[in-house]
Amino acid sequence: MNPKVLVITGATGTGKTTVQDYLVSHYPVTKIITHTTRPPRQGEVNGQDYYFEDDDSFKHNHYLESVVYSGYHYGSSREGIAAGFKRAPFAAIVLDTKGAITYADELGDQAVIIFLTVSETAQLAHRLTKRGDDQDMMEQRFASPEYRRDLTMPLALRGRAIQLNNDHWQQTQLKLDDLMTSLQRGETVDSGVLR
Ligand SMILES: Nc1ncnc2c1ncn2[C@@H]1O[C@H](COP(=O)(O)OP(=O)(O)OP(=O)(O)O)[C@@H](O)[C@H]1O
Ligand SMILES: Nc1nc2c(ncn2[C@@H]2O[C@H](COP(=O)(O)O)[C@@H](O)[C@H]2O)c(=O)[nH]1
Repeated sequence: MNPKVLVITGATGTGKTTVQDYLVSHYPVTKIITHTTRPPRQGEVNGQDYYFEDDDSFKHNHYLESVVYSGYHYGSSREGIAAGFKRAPFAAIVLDTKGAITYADELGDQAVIIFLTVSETAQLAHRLTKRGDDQDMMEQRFASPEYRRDLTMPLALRGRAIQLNNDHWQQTQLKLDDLMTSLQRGETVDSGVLR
């Protein structure tokens, strides 16, 4: 079976990292760690959550893609992806929608794109506050064009991405279990809303 990259995308606070952690802890899925110039949040660890970089060190990696999101650089390195694939049949990466489009274009069927949504956008601010995000950083993020852009599935992902509503974590887990069962059987999973 060809290794697959599970690309988890969507707006801030929709639960991308939570989904990635679940997949990594319950299935043969390796986490692809990306690089960023954003300062670490409380509790984040270099080499586990991200490779934290400064503006200069960020330039010295070989990126499949890199973006600016709310004023900071983010990028997924070819080295990180190769490391992910060495250890498991699946790798999972968390990306903004611009990065997800690049992965869909570059990897084709090897990429399984999961676009997360919540029904009430007000929930996003509640979740980030509960996560302990810095208030100024949150305001900067919610004012960014990237935040607005990632609330809706981009045209370029329609017909290519699976849409997964994450209002209720227990339901989300069940849907992820169904998805992983299909993928582990080598079945093709259709794009559209995951029910
Ligand atoms: N279904 C859910 N219901 C309630 N809270 C949730 C749910 N899923 C995730 N959360 C919580 O919401 C917060 C944000 O989740 P997470 O960090 O996974 O989001 P994210 O999409 O990766 O965000 P960002 O893009 O800002 O990094 C976390 O505190 C997480 O525990
Ligand atoms: N295109 C890419 N997007 C990435 C990468 N690493 C993370 N991200 C996305 O950035 C925003 C902000 O992340 P946060 O951790 O500061 O909340 C979020 O949408 C991530 O999915 C990457 O390498 N490339």
